[in-house]
Amino acid sequence: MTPVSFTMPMPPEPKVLHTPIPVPIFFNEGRTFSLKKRAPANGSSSTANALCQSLPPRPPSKGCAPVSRMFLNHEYSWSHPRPRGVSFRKSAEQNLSFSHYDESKKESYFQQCFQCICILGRGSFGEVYKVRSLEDGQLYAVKCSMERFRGVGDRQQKLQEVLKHERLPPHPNCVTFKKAWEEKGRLYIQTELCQGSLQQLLPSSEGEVWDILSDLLCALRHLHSHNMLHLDIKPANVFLSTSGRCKLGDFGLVLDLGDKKDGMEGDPRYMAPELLQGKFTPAADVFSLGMTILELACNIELPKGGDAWQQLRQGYLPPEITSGLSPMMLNILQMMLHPNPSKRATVFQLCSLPFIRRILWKRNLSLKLKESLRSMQAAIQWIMSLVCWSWFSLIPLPPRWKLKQPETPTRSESSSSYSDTQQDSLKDEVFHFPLPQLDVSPIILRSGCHSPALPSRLSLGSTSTPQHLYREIDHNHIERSEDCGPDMSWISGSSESTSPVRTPSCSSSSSPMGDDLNHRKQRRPGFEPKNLLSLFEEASMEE
Ligand SMILES: Nc1ncnc2c1ncn2[C@@H]1O[C@H](COP(=O)(O)OP(=O)(O)OP(=O)(O)O)[C@@H](O)[C@H]1O
Ligand SMILES: [Mg+2]
Ligand SMILES: [Mg+2]
Repeated sequence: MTPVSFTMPMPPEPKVLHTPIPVPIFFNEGRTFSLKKRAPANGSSSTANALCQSLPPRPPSKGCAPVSRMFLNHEYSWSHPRPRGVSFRKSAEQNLSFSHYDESKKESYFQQCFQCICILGRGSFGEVYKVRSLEDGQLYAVKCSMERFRGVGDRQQKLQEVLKHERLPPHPNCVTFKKAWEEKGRLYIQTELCQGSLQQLLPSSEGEVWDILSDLLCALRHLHSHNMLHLDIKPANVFLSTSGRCKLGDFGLVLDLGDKKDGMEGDPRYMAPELLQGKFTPAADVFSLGMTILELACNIELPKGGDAWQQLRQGYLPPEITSGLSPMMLNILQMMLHPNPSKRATVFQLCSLPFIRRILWKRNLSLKLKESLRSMQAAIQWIMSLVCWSWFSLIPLPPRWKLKQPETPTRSESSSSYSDTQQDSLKDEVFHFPLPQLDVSPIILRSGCHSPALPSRLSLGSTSTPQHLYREIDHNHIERSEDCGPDMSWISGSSESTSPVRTPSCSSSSSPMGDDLNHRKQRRPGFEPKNLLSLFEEASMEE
């Protein structure tokens, strides 16, 4: 029987406009490499001989041992147990407050001065936690480096992120830096808290993509006008404010063009082609922004390599993925993804296009409106609570109307300040585990507000992340259910939470922390809240 041969159907040849980018040439397979250890020849003497011949000459003997060997237990300045502020602006100690830190305790500065609420995300540098500062009571994000500094160079490199944050003047479209410190060889960076990243959200219309593009163009214009390159623009590094403003974050790879240092390439999916040749220019950021917008507008997974990667870097945008885009969006994408960096539109050119100027103006106006509405809401809330408080405390109630206080209040009841109560529970409940946790199993973060994989101890007290919010897959993977899914109202502004800080998909009431704090306020044992109206009624009935 003759074997049946059939040909595989081949996909049509992709349209390639330019010559392909050279790919690394591999050695011929036939090429041989000499082995370090040669195969033993006949007889032991010849083996020894062969070994002798193959060994490299002994290094010249040194007069004395290197300093590092003489002081084996030497300590680097940064491995000192006391936390130290990291700043390139002023003296390192100045920007670190020690009001909540007790050196005699074994807990770290992070553990003592912050109430850890949940994990927000994890990157190559470290883990990011949602925290409340005990110093000012505000919510922040703290990024803790995963590994201890491996040496002087490694430390210098990690500290660059702080330097770039400090060098760049604040901008509404860049994540605001608060402070940084190091302790026991780890770097901690405290920034403003955002509502997750664009990686967790899918724009539902092209209008939303234009909003994202205009925010990021503003951020990039700010960076480039200060001679800085971001070099890691991607959805995971674009964060959202409570009012839906996009903010560029993660300054780990930021390159200051004035520094004359070499840049580092970021994620290959968003990387400009010329970075392969070491050409680090602002055009690389424009390309990465173009890729980010392409991913969001077309809802595609960008390739990490291969033919599709090459095609996208040759100016070829496959019509099957871009067919749904408006001609204007396609045009802008082609300008941003031009394979030649010198022909690629700069951020300044893009911002001066009449159409872009119009959307920038509209976006600016709508954000200003939204943000002023939010601050008005917050101010009204604050005034209302002040009025309520003064009404309760100023109007003297007859003695029998007064709420019965327990005779010997317990410790938790007697402490009225927020920070005191939080600190107690924090010490007992939250920071039992060493931070950062390196062996936490992989997590699926959908909204960036909770990490189901983190032990429930992370949430204060017994109210850990509500179990009903998550659908358990296995021991290591727990997925959030739909009721806490991504919320795109941040763009349209349809539903704005009245709480000062909210998570994108979980209203403050559904957040485990929100629940926890509410319970804390409402269920103080022996101090049951009473309805004022019912008190009046009770009193009038007695009379
Ligand atoms: N300020 C913030 N507010 C809310 N979430 C944040 C904040 N900063 C970081 N995150 C979350 O943590 C994740 C990791 O943060 P970040 O990108 O800064 O870390 P990284 O280790 O430098 O990451 P990469 O691997 O991209 O270098 C983000 O993708 C985001 O989900
Ligand atoms: Mg990142
Ligand atoms: Mg980073």
